[in-house]
Order: sequence, then structure tokens, then C-alpha cells
Amino acid sequence: MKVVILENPEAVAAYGTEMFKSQLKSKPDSVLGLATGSTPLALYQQLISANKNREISFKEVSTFNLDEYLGLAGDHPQSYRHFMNDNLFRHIDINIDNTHVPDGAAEDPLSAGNNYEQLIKAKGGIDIQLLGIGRNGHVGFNEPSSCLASRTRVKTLTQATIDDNARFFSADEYQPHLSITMGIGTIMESKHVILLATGASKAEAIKATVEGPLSASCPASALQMHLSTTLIIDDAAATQLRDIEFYKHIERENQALLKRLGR
Ligand SMILES: N[C@@H]1[C@@H](O)[C@H](O)[C@@H](COP(=O)(O)O)O[C@@H]1O
Repeated sequence: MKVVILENPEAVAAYGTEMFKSQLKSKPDSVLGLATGSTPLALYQQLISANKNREISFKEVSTFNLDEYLGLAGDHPQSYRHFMNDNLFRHIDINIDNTHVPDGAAEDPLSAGNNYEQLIKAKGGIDIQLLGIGRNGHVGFNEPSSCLASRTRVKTLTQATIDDNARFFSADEYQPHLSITMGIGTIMESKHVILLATGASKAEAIKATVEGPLSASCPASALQMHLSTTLIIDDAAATQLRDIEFYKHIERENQALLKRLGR
């Protein structure tokens, strides 16, 4: 696991954007795994700008989002499908038919997960998966105690996650307690993973992800077993790490090596 610690959320978004740009330049028909939440918003803004400048194109790209609220159809303002259309898809040159979000209104939610897995497989798998992280270490909606080999399925949300996400719902609005989410096993099959975290509220989850034992108590810690994961975090999210200086040293050495190799 590569840990990149940067001074602020802007630098985190810029670093992540560069990784997406080089992915799209080297493989224009990339399959992207995408995430919702407030953390990736700045990165999406930068991808939109890069697309408008014609630096990158999404014409051949396919996307798969991590998760969706069960019980919300895609046209519901709080659905993750709506979030993605609003914050990314309708601003870029992507074919909307190539964008996928689990169906929160599926008639049979139990088979919806398997169908989603088949779609990902049919596209050749996810090249690069973007993740945020919950304060309790969840990724997608894989809450603590999730099976580390899990596939896309229905998951019950913890009260902590319901409370954290309550800010997106008005007081009288129905807030789902269930979701359909890619599993940890699904995420682990992505060729590359980029996890973004900013702010002190994520420090404990980041500590458990990077330095804690590999444990279902912190689902993100499964990424310790992933071959190509980059955690891009700001100083505030890094405060509880034991080896901050070592991670910063590694990144300086990596950058120097890449420069020497002319990359
Ligand atoms: N299902 C999403 C996660 O994918 C996201 O990572 C998390 C953190 O969101 P934020 O980036 O707003 O802190 O929120 C939700 O629970």
C-alpha cells in the first residue's frame, strides 16, 4: 500500500486527478470504478475541466459506481445515480449508457448484486477504483464486520453511517437504512485502487487501514492485501499514523526515482 500524505484537500484532489488522467491517456477505453460522498467532488471538478480542455476524453470509458441506497430510484435527488449525473456525467463527453450504478429500485435486490458483478466482468473488470472512506473504516457501504471476500449485495447500514449521511437528507425525508454495494472481494479485483481521505474525522479510520491489523472491523484494511493501492490523504487525516515521516520519505524517493527514469 502506497501512502501519499499531502498538505491539504486541494493537493489530494490534484494528485488523484493526475492518476486518473494518466490511466485515461494510456487506456482510452478504461473501466473506472467511481465513488460518491463529498471527498471525491474536487477530483470530479478537475476531471471535468481536463475534459473541457480536451486533455482527456471519456467517449470510450465505462464506469461502475460502488454503491446505491436501496429503495431510491435513480431519479431521486438523494440517490447516488443522481449524484453522479449531477457532479460528473452530465458535464463530460461520456456515453451515459456506459455508466453503471447499482439499481436501488431493483425489483429483486438479491439478484441485482449478481447482475452487477456479471456486467463488471463483461467489461473486462475495473481498471482503477476510486474510494472514499467512512469514519468507521467502511468502503462503499461495506460496514465493519463485512466479509472480506464479499461480492455486490444488499448491506444494512450502521447507525454511525446513517448519522454521517443524514446531512444530505432533509428532516422529513425518507433516509434508507439499506444499500446495494460492491463487496470487498469485488473492490479487491480492481487492477488499481485509489483511496482519498481528508480531514481529522478520518484519521482513526486511516490509522486502522494502514497500520491496524487486517480485520473485518475495518473493511478498508483489506487493501493491505491489494497489489496496487494508493492512499492519498491530507495531513489532518494522517495525524494518527505512527510512521508519517517514513511514508513521506518513501514518496520523495519514489518521485526522485521516477524523475531519474524520465517518467
Ligand atoms: N457510501 C459512501 C462511501 O462510498 C463514502 O466513502 C463515505 C464517505 O463520504 P465522505 O467523502 O462524504 O466523507 O460516504 C458514504 O457512506
